[in-house]
Amino acid sequence: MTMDLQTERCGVDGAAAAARRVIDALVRAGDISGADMAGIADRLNAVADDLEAQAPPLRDRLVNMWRGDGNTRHDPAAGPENPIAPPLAYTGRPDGSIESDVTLGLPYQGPPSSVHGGVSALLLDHTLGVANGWAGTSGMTAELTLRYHHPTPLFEPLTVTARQVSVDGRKIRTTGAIAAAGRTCVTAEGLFIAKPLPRPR
Ligand SMILES: CCCCCCCCCCCCCC(=O)SCCNC(=O)CCNC(=O)[C@H](O)C(C)(C)COP(=O)(O)OP(=O)(O)OC[C@H]1O[C@@H](n2cnc3c(N)ncnc32)[C@H](O)[C@@H]1OP(=O)(O)O
Repeated sequence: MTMDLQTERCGVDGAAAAARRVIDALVRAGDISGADMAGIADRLNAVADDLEAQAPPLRDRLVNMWRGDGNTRHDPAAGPENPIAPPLAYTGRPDGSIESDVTLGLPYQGPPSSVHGGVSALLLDHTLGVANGWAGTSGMTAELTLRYHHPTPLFEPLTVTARQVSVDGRKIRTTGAIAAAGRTCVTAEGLFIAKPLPRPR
């Protein structure tokens, strides 16, 4: 079953996707392109001025972000509303695990042509958290242990997976991995503590 964050698609998704394209194109172009970067900066600042002038009060937006009780749409890993999210889209498997297929580009680079280790940590932390939600018991990340087995390639399809392993009182243990072409690049073990934070209302 697919966890479809797109069902309540709203206008910001399209703008966020465009911003994602801009980020990718900027990192790709750098200062060795023929682009008029000063002019581009002026145009992007004009867009930001327009958005800032129309933004709602922060508290209203926070309440809006946390509406509903399910998955978030604004987070930096899977949020379609967030331009810094790739974004991941999850499918739940019958065995209780979840997976997401994603290809990452230059904005996520660490070592040459490879995914930044902190980006892998972000994607795995979030994916373990979603696996907990999928399994029915969620918590805050208390510990996240990562092992980087092989460089994680950019520009190639990656599979991010996670599965809740156990719930012992408030302690939730969850594992996950990032693989490329069937080879495991990163594995993660997380300890989560069930402690719901109040949603902004
Ligand atoms: C369908 C799908 C839906 C999906 C929906 C949502 C998806 C969203 C996904 C988002 C994903 C993104 C996720 C994120 O980004 S979560 C953001 C990153 N994490 C944090 O900011 C957490 C910050 N820390 C805390 O808030 C508290 O310290 C927590 C809540 C962790 C515990 O504070 P609390 O005061 O409640 O705990 P306690 O003192 O009563 O202790 C309780 C027990 O826990 C044990 N313990 C505690 N800490 C640690 C530790 N560090 N290592 C090992 N053990 C630890 C402790 O020994 C004790 O065990 P015992 O003595 O009883 O045996």
